[in-house]
Amino acid sequence: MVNFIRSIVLQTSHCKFHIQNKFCPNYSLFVFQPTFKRNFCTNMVAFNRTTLEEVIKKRFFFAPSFQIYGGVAGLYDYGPPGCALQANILDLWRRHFVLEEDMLEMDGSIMTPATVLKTSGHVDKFTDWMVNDTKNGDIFRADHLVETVLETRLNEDQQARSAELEGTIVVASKDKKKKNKIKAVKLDENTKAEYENILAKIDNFTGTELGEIIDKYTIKNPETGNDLSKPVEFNLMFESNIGPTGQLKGYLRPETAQGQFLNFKRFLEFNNDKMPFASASIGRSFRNEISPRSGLLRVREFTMAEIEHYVDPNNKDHPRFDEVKDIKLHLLPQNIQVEGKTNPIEISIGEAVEKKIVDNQTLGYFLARIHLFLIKLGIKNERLRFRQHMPNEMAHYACDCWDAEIQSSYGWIECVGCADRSAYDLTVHSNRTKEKLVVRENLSEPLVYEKTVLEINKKVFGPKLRQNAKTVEDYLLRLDEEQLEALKKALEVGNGKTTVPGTDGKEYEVFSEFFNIERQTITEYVREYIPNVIEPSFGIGRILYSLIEHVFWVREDDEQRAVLSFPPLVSPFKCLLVPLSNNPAFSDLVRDLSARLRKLSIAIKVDDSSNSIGRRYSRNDELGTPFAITIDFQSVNDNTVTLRERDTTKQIREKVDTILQVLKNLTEEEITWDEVMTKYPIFIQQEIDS
Ligand SMILES: Nc1ncnc2c1ncn2[C@@H]1O[C@H](COP(=O)(O)OP(=O)(O)OP(=O)(O)O)[C@@H](O)[C@H]1O
Repeated sequence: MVNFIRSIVLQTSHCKFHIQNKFCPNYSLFVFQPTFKRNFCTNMVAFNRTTLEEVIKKRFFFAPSFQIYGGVAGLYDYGPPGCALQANILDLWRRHFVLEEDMLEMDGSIMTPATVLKTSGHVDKFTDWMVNDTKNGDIFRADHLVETVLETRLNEDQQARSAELEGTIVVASKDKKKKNKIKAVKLDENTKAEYENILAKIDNFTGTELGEIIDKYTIKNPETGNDLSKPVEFNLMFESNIGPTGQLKGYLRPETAQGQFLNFKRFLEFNNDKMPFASASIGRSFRNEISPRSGLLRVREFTMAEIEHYVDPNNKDHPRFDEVKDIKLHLLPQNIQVEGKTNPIEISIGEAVEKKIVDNQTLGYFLARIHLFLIKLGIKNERLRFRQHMPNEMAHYACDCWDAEIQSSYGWIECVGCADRSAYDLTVHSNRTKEKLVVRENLSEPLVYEKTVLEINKKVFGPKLRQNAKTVEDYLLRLDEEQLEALKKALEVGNGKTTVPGTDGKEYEVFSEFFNIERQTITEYVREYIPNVIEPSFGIGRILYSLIEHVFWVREDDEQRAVLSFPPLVSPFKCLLVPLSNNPAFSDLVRDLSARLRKLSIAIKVDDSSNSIGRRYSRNDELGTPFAITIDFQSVNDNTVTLRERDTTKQIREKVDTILQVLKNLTEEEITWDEVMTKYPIFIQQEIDS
């Protein structure tokens, strides 16, 4: 077998928005040998996104929504192969996670009352920084704009350097509107290093910092050259009203997670109070992105698949960690990023957890399981890495967070986030609603300890504070031990009198006879705790698009035919059924075979058009259909058919019963085509292509 090598120019980190073939210093020439079950003699032409986009459009994988009305940025419709592909990805996801791990699945409401998202922090903090052109009002997401402008300058610097020219030279692109030539300026070493440093940390800046960068490096609207406003925060949630009165404010959910947290009590009960366990949900989420772009990678409505794994904060070991500990992952931990490097280390997850690169076993377990899932889909291992969030990138409550990033022609893109969210979500919802979202564990040995406790003297407290009693009591009941000690001290200093705020924010006078604050010995027979949550969160559209790029290639032959080499499990259609021509002699066999294939749950496509066989095969190669059954005149006589494999274009010829059995095994990935080829003689070496 002649192995093929596909040379491809790919972007590394932070080159997300470059036009294909535009030179970029961060691009690296990436030569790799696809490991995906392809073992055939053919060559590929270099990747070209425009060719892929044509296939996506022509075969209607997905397309802009409402296009004949002009379309709306960030909204997409999926066509037949796109829908089938998404359904297969989700089916695999459910089998890989939900069924394999006995997760408790739910389907929650999309419309969410504002109070829920206020409590979760989304109303105040689910924002991006936005700047606008001070003259024409053009809007940009501030971090994306800084990124694009600095990368462009680095590109031009690289061009100037490679041309070995100093000072100003005229080499770069043309400003099409003004027909002016732009000067590519070689940057001084300090500025170059500063740009690279900013780009390495682009996800981590505050609005003020982005504003300072924009001022310091004189960043303007690239189209007009106009000044930009200071960055302002923009909330990404779509706001709505629930009901006809308009009084109940709501939002389209930006994630499925909150619905899962609110059902925690029910899940725990359903699970017979056993810990640890996970809930899971698949559904649409909505984010009003400032500038949607890069096709499916940044949209305003998308399918998420999220898992919330609830774990004891004192023991984050995972019972099945041993099963995954030897799996090697490409990790990009914080310390490597701090050095401005983008090359990941390859390390087993067992070692990564042992060395505390990854915080705990449960988080490590999920990183490994995410890796296995993505590889099973057809994502290339050499284009998959896990990047740890920098401390200022992580939510304040999270103790560790890793993104599964997949490399495509848009750069390294986060496709799955995996965070240890500690007890944050359950705590805030519990505080807000007074519903206890806790686990109770019977202790084999009672727990005895000293604690400062507050006991309210109801006989005095209520009558003295009257209508204010509730707000003061609510405040007092929230105090922790340290705050109770401070209150006790304040009463002592004030000779038995002090003031405290109520939950309404007003100050109230309280006296020592209202309550007792004292150290007590507590004996507990039940341990009560709020579980921590490890959350793997999958963006299905991003995974779907990245997968399409990873399996896309073009045969290096005269016709330069495109192929999508989806693994059989996820391919939209599994088998093409193609009669040699539309001769009526084939009709019965086509009908009979279609029925038998459907009965075997093999998704088929019948193509009895008058196009040549070669054309019909290549149409299905573009759809990623891995196999084709061809019916010819011999079939009518001896009940044999040929089975063609998409990537090798090789065929075998056997009796229908044998072919159906082989096909069933192939589509369920129980055998490989290589194995089939060793078992059955190859029928036709060359593609019939006339
Ligand atoms: N606008 C979007 N379009 C498509 N998928 C998205 C979008 N925003 C998030 N996702 C997907 O949802 C997953 C989980 O969402 P999460 O909140 O962690 O993303 P995020 O950190 O906000 O993403 P980004 O930083 O790229 O905006 C992401 O890993 C991604 O796959």
